[in-house]
Amino acid sequence: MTSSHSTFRAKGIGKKNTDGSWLFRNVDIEMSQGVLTIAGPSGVGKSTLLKCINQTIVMDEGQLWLDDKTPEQWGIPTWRSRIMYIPQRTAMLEGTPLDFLERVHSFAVHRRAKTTYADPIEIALDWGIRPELWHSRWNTLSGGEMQRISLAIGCSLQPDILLLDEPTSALDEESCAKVEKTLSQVNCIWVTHNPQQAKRISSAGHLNMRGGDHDGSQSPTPTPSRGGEVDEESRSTNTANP
Ligand SMILES: Nc1ncnc2c1ncn2[C@@H]1O[C@H](COP(=O)(O)OP(=O)(O)OP(=O)(O)O)[C@@H](O)[C@H]1O
Repeated sequence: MTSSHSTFRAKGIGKKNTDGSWLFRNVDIEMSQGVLTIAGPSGVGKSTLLKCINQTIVMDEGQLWLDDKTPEQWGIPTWRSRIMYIPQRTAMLEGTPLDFLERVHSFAVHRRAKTTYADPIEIALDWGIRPELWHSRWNTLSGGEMQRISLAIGCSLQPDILLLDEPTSALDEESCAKVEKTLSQVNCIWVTHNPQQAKRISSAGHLNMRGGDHDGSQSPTPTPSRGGEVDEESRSTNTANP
């Protein structure tokens, strides 16, 4: 797998709740290489932020760039193929993972963007996914199998940045370690609820979301305290509290 080094920037990203209050606001991110981790309480807007970055949800404030070009300048389908979102839970799909892969490869934007991809079956094999599982129907796969297959497809398409929403939440410790090892070579923004995982994988900074009017910008790699929480020093540099 190769990693490209395009620069992604987000400036002043904000999203409102339906009542007009701010879910989060003033989120700044800059990264070109490595793993940027995002943490924060449940419901603070981590998944929504990833969807805003991927342009599947319209944000209320802020601007995004990849190599100094906005999503509109890239064109939204190209943007989404370069900054690719892998959801927390795969929607129940028809058919098998191989059927899905065939469909993804047939999208014009993917055909144009890259002529060769990595082999997702090989990537997933390293994570304990037997090749025959690619022929199984999605609805017969376990949560952990679905999670690894979706991740392997995302990795194989070699986007500039992968947006990962708790990508190891359904995995046992051993599978999680294998996935972390592979993904440490990929440029990604990774939402995690696990402070120890954030500490292990964060190589391009950390964003601790608090929600509300002022959310903040990334800080250097988080330092979990003995209790496993992100420590106060790291917390205070991550965010400006409302
Ligand atoms: N398109 C949208 N517009 C406005 N608010 C939304 C939208 N989609 C989801 N929300 C709301 O945003 C809030 C945060 O949800 P989100 O899933 O982003 O949180 P999260 O921090 O990822 O939570 P968790 O850690 O539990 O996965 C929820 O109250 C949800 O209803």
